[in-house]
Amino acid sequence: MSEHSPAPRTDDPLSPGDLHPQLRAALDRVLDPELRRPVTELGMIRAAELDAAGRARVHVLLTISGCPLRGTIEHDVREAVGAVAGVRSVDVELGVMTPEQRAALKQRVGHTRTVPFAEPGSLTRVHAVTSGKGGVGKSTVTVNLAAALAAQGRSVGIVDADVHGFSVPGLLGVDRGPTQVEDMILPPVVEVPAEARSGPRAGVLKVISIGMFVDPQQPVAWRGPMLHRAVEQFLTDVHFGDLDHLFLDLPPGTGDVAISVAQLLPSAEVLVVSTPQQAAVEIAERSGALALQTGQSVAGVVENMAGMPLPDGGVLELFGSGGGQRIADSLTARLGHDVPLLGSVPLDLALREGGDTGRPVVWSAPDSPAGRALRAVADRLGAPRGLAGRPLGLSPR
Ligand SMILES: Nc1ncnc2c1ncn2[C@@H]1O[C@H](COP(=O)(O)OP(=O)(O)OP(=O)(O)O)[C@@H](O)[C@H]1O
Repeated sequence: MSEHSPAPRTDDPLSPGDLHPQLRAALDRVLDPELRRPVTELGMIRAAELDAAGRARVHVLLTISGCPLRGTIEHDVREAVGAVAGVRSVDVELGVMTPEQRAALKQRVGHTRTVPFAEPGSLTRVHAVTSGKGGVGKSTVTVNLAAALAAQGRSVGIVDADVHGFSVPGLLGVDRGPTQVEDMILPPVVEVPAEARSGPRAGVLKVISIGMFVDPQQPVAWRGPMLHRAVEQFLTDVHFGDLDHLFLDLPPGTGDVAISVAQLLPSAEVLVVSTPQQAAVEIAERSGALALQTGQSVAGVVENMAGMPLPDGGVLELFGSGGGQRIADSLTARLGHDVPLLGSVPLDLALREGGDTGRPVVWSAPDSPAGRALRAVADRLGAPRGLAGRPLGLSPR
């Protein structure tokens, strides 16, 4: 039996029933693992009661039946309620939202079928990562820059739009797909390990990949319009919530996806990744210069697979040296704005191993030569876009 009077019911389909005040306070601290908002705010708690014998009963509504994170949600609810003074046992009952409740949830989290990052008031910095050639480490660099920013406490999203060579989930050890709530797609969240955090706030890293929607055994043989539709759907249907940074891992070269991204996200800042090798440099310049036609700005160049420090103090320059600076100088001249070399990431076994084991090197070996170089590049990407200098839409009295 409940010790308190029932909360008044409203027409809001997410409005909860009986919530015991102390249990509610504890449940306010339980976040939905994907939406990262309190389960109470999302209407996922229908009842929370405590009887005189200390038996707590919590009724949780999952967004969909077969929710892959039901175990995590149940565990977190049980732990939070179990810690409330006077609670001796916790009984968690799981149910599923009605379509009406799901629609209300979508509205509450502000999911609209538009590209939120293209709106003039968006505070998210969007980085479109491109390279001329394949295999130069574009995906590895993207994942590590995103991971380094998440370790600093930022909210970061990655869209793996490398349709023909998607590799981001593997680089982050993500083996789970997204959750679909009506037409809203919730991307998997990668937890930043506690030992990798460099600030008091735990950052968030959300990732969506074309590889989560296609059969990995089959090649993706899509033509331009289908590719455009896929990128558009990623940007409209996937609900990332508020992000400080969004990274787009583009396919190498100047193909359809790069052009679609430029149309859908004209404010995206392009990052060019290249090895120092002359052949790679020339092609990378071309993919950076695409910005001339699309009107995007190029935020900088990241040189990867640069000279590897050797135990005897020497440096092995497998792919030559100086290529990154040459691309930066050439793009500065062609685009008419400063395109800096943001950093030079050496060839490093730790970086390759981190990719193979699904642990970004900036988390697993932050002080390795590549870890240090990538963290320095992430620092140079700058702060999230603030409100400073933006019109607030207020009219003078
Ligand atoms: N600095 C580095 N040192 C050692 N290995 C690296 C380095 N950078 C990338 N690699 C390795 O090189 C390989 C290619 O990297 P990655 O998949 O990131 O390239 P890519 O440019 O995204 O390729 P594609 O465009 O074809 O998908 C991976 O095995 C990766 O672990």
